[in-house]
Amino acid sequence: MKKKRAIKLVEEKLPKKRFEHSMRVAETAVKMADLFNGDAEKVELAGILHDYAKYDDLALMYQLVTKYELDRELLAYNSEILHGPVAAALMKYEHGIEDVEVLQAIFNHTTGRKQMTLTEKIIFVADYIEPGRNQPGVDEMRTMIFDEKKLDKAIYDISKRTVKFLLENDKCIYPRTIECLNYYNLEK
Ligand SMILES: Nc1ncnc2c1ncn2[C@@H]1O[C@H](COP(=O)(O)OP(=O)(O)O)[C@@H](O)[C@H]1O
Repeated sequence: MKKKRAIKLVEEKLPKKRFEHSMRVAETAVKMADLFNGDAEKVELAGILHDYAKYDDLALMYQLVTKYELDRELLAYNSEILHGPVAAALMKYEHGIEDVEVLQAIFNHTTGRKQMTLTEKIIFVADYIEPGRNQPGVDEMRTMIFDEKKLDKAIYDISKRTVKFLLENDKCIYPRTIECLNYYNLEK
C-alpha cells in the first residue's frame, strides 16, 4: 500500500486527534529508522496505520477475532489490546498488505512481544515518545532513544510501566507484555 492511500484510509476513519497522533508516530518512526538503520518506508506505513481499528465497535472486533482466527485469549483482557491485532487482520485481508514486518508492527504495537523485529520495536517505542505525548518520564525516554540510542532499554522501560500500571489498577495482564518485559530485561 502506498503512503497516500494509507493516510486517506486513516484520515477518513479516525477522529482528527488520533489521525494527527498516527502521523506523528509515523514521523517519529522515520527518524528512528534513520538512527537505527531501519526501513523508513515500512515503519512509516505501520505508523500511519497502527491505530486504524482503535475506535472500532467492540462487537465487530469480537466478530473479526473469530473471522480471522486471532488468538481468542485476547478476549479475556482489557479490550485495548484488541485494536492492534484487528487492524493488522483488516490490513492483511481487506486492504491487501502483504508485508509481514508491517503487519507485525501494527499487530504488536500495544503489547510488544519478545524478539521483535526492528520495525516492530520502532513502532512500539515511537507510539510512546511521539512529540504529542506528555506522560511523566517521556523526555528521558526521548533522550534514551535519540541521544543514547538504547532501543531495547526503552522497550523494557515502556513494558515495565505498562505492567506497573495494570497491576496498580488490578487489571489482568495479557502475557505477551510479560514475555516482552522478561526478554528485554535479559537483553538490555
Ligand atoms: N498486556 C496487556 N494487557 C492488558 N492491557 C494492556 C496490555 N498492554 C497494554 N495494555 C493497555 O492498553 C492501553 C494502551 O494501548 P495503546 O495502544 O498504547 O493506546 P494509546 O495509543 O491510546 O496509548 C493501556 O490502557 C494499557 O494499559
